[in-house]
Amino acid sequence: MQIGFIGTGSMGSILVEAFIQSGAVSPEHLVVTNRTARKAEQLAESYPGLQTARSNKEAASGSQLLFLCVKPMEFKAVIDDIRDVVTPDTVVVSITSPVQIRHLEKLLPCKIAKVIPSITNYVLSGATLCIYGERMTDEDQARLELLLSHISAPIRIREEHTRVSSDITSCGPAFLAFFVQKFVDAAVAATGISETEATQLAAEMTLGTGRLLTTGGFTPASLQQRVSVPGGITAEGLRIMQKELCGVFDDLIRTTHAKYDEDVEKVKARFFSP
Ligand SMILES: NC(=O)C1=CN([C@@H]2O[C@H](COP(=O)(O)OP(=O)(O)OC[C@H]3O[C@@H](n4cnc5c(N)ncnc54)[C@H](O)[C@@H]3O)[C@@H](O)[C@H]2O)C=CC1
Ligand SMILES: O=C(O)[C@@H]1CCC=N1
Repeated sequence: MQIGFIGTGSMGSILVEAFIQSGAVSPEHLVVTNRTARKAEQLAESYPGLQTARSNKEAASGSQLLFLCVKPMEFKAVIDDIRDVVTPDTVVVSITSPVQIRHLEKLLPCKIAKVIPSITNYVLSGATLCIYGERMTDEDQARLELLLSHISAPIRIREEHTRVSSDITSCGPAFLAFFVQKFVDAAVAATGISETEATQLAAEMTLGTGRLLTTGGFTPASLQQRVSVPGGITAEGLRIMQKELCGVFDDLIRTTHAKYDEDVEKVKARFFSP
């Protein structure tokens, strides 16, 4: 099967590399293209056998599975390029949350899926959020999820939960990294521990906490309870976080959703305005 990628910026190239590194796909089965051709050529230089296409149309024709890894406002141009070469059997995957499946189904005569990846897929972990259009058969869905399972835990979600789910899985690594950075900065400022040492400690802690919450049988609540020795130090720290962070996540979700709603409208206008 030929798998095409249109857009090899940050996320497109992460997905290409993750599929190859995981052994899910051999470079010979991949064809990539990018508006700035150099970005696609660099991937081909790193992975002998990987093909580059000179246009979006060329990448799309002959690809049974086609990932569109461009930003929301860049979708219209790509769709116009590929509309005439995709077939009813082609599976087109959008990795962009504000582009609605029903709109893609109107604009393209093929099967449509939305898969929201995460930078965590680069290290073959984290989730990929899967949402399917009406033309995707059970077999299409199973085949796509089998591929994604090499680089992630594919998780099916409802399209109306795209934003909030993606806040957690795709934006979440940046939010968690912010938390780690602030923790490290404070540790360095208060005690003189080196930034490198504190970052290493925090990174190991983050990895271990992720394991406890995935395979370790803990929930966020039970983990806090288990670490907090009655009358001990953790409880004092948690008390500060309760006080200082109250409302932060409500604000965060409100803000990401407002930006998302704006993007959905802009994309829709670009798709359907004369
Ligand atoms: N970066 C992340 O962690 C995640 C990103 N996403 C989504 O992925 C999408 C892409 O994001 P990034 O890769 O970060 O952006 P990016 O800007 O790094 O990559 C987009 C690429 O598309 C290329 N491009 C633009 N118009 C094109 C066209 N007409 N034909 C061919 N190539 C074209 C650009 O040259 C660029 O290399 C966004 O919608 C984003 O929301 C989703 C999940 C996670
Ligand atoms: O910042 C963004 O818009 C994208 C969406 C998910 C992660 N990054």
